[in-house]
Amino acid sequence: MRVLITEKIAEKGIEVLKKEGLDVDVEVGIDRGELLKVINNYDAIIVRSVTKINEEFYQHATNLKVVGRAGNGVDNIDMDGATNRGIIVVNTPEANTVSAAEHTIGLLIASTRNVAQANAKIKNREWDRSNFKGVELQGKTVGVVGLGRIGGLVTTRLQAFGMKVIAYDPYITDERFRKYGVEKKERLQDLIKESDFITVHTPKTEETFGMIGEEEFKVAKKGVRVVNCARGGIIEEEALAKAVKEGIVASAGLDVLVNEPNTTSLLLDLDNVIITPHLGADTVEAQNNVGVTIAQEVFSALKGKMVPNAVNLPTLQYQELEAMKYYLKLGENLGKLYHQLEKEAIEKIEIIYSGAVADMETAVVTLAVLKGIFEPILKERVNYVNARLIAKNRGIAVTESKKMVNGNFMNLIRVKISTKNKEFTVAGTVFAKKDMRIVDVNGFVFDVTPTPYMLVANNTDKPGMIGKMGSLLGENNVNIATMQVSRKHKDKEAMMFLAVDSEVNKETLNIINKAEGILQIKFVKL
Ligand SMILES: NC(=O)C1=CN([C@@H]2O[C@H](COP(=O)(O)OP(=O)(O)OC[C@H]3O[C@@H](n4cnc5c(N)ncnc54)[C@H](O)[C@@H]3O)[C@@H](O)[C@H]2O)C=CC1
Ligand SMILES: O=C(O)C(=O)COP(=O)(O)O
Repeated sequence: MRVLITEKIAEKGIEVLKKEGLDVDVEVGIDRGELLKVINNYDAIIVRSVTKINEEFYQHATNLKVVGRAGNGVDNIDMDGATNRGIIVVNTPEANTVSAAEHTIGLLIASTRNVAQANAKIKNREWDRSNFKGVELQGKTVGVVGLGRIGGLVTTRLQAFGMKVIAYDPYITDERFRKYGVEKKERLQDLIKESDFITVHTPKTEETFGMIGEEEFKVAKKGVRVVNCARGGIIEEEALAKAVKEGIVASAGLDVLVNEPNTTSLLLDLDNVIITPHLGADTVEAQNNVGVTIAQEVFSALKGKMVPNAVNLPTLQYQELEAMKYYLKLGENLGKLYHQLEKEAIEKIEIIYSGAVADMETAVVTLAVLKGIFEPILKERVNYVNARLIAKNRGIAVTESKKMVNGNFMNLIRVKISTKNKEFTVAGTVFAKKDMRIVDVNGFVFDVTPTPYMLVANNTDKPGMIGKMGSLLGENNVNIATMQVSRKHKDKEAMMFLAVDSEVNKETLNIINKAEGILQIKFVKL
């Protein structure tokens, strides 16, 4: 599989990809036209904040499976475009947050104490001690907009300077404000009115773009100092320039601009504004973290594994994912059974989680079940990203429900598939954290370990059937590894699950299908 890297990432990350056997091309700063020309040769691309992954790009990227964002913000990536095509977008949201937080503090202090301006003077051989009076941080109020990962790190660092921190973030719980010892502001305007310093740490969204603008500067304290180390335009640039000129904003420290790269911004002409060219994540540690993490994630995603930082999937922590690994596998196996045993078009899929699994992020297991259901019958790529969309496009209703207790099992996943004429149900459990079992198929009770090659047969419950099956398979050179038989009522229908060592060909299946007492036999790949 081939990976294209279009922006600088740590050498260590590239090594990880190569070690995993991937073909890696590094084309830092590749021309856009050239990128569009070659991208159909690649299975994955790794970018930072510069490469625009948009509709035009996707139209050329016909073989792309993964977009790796070596960093945090994903505003340069069209997420719907990726999801619609089943392309997984992964990023490294934790890997550079400390660096971004530290750069924020750097900008805040540097702009408040005129570090950059005074340095420029002295480099110009001028010893000027009269034009650079700053203010102290201690005892001042700082307003943090967005109390997420970086907002939180900035908060604790500014508290160490003796600042009072107030924050505005309508999307987090009161508990998080309490945890950080931060006063919650219900309205942005209230934060603006009370702050001596304002620092923004939200993603760039429709709501946050321009969220601090002319109206906000009207109510701000005269002499407020602002920092933006998040995304250009969260503090509106023209309004900021005006507020600086009017003396409302005493200083600004910016790491980001609306248009990047940028050497013409009107903010560059203002002495009280210091700007760094998007350096928040540029530390040795952050880049090593980011590079290695993105390489591992892109590799996992290419292998079709669930990745914790997949942006267009439910979010999971590594520990959570580890704990759920076998439920995901089981869910996929349960799903895979349907179309290999049945033909009828599905109208409804109901997934019922009971016991311990019900406490987990079951939305992801549901995706695994759907992936399992569609994979055997679709030519198009089916993965965690597009499985739900595929169900929707096929007009299939998918519901998920939870029961806290479940009779005989510590945990159980039951999948009910309804068609026009019938219902197919299959259930499975995971015990000892990693032993998967299929325990029920259409009311036939089993204790079957899913294995790659299985035969599933229905037969009349009468003497000699197990022997007959064994002989027929033996005669056709199929070795049985394990076998289980289940029946609901004596002398009626029975069901067999056989784990076999290899694929079973059509001829053999035909011979067995015709045998007296065999109602049907299907080969199933799990
Ligand atoms: N300058 C640089 O090099 C870097 C910049 N960043 C940027 O920093 C920003 C923050 O990153 P993280 O803290 O990791 O993100 P995060 O997702 O952990 O936190 C963002 C917070 O903003 C809040 N938020 C969203 N909309 C809001 C609104 N309308 N009003 C108030 N709060 C709102 C969210 O509830 C969340 O708590 C992102 O824009 C990211 O791209 C991140 C790394 C490096
Ligand atoms: O991670 C982020 O969100 C950043 O802004 C860092 O961007 P970069 O990878 O340095 O282009």
